Amino acid sequence: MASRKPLIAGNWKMNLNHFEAIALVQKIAFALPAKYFEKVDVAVIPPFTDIRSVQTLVDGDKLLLTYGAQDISAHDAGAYTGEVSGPMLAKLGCTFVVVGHSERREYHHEDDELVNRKVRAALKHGLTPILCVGERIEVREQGTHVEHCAAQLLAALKGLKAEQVRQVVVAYEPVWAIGTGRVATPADAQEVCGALRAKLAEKYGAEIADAVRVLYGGSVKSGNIADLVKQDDVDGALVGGASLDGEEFAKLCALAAGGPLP
Ligand SMILES: O=C[C@H](O)COP(=O)(O)O
Repeated sequence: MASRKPLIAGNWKMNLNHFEAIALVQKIAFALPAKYFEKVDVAVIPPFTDIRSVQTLVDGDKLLLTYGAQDISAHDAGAYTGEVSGPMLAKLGCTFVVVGHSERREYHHEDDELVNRKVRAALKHGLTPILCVGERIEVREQGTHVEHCAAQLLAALKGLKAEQVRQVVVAYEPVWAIGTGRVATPADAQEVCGALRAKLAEKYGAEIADAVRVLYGGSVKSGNIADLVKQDDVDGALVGGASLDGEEFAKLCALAAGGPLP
């Protein structure tokens, strides 16, 4: 098995203005000494309006954490009011962009075809997509969650070459676990993350599947991260609520790095 470095990405969702963003990034950076970054990659994913401030801070203070955006336009430029393009995000120094988050699928009606176009837009501009897949509670109750997530994964990657797939980060986020405090068990997370990796192996080859990081997301906290990352196919987490508290997030990152706590 490839040694995949865990990634902890904090998705702030629609929270924190740019002043608050600076304060939170400083808090995280202060709490996490350089040695932790050897064992875990840490990213913050603030709202668009905060990214320039985060960029200035990260570049100015040579911080080891990276950052990204919560969405990307499928288009490069033009009359698309309200959209933010890949070239703009690349110019802001973003490493990551979240694509296909269930909140975008649900509240903005993003379908698999649009998610696929956004994944391509991200890769075209050198951004790493954090591609989210996950089932709603009804699907889990029917017992078809693995097939559902695998279908979302393949649809989002449609038309990509294996070498492009290597650059994607996949995040399994069961919708019923997001912001609910109802975390999937480590075994639940492993079941789907493992199945997604197997699907990648079937379609793009074992070597690519082995290299791709598969994260879990949904009510991840410092209290449950250690057991989640112990699973063979869980390579970190996409964290919502717990990423808004600097101390808690730093603790969570340290635990994903194998501890000890800062
Ligand atoms: O992107 C993050 C996920 O939606 C998880 O959010 P949560 O940690 O608040 O449940």
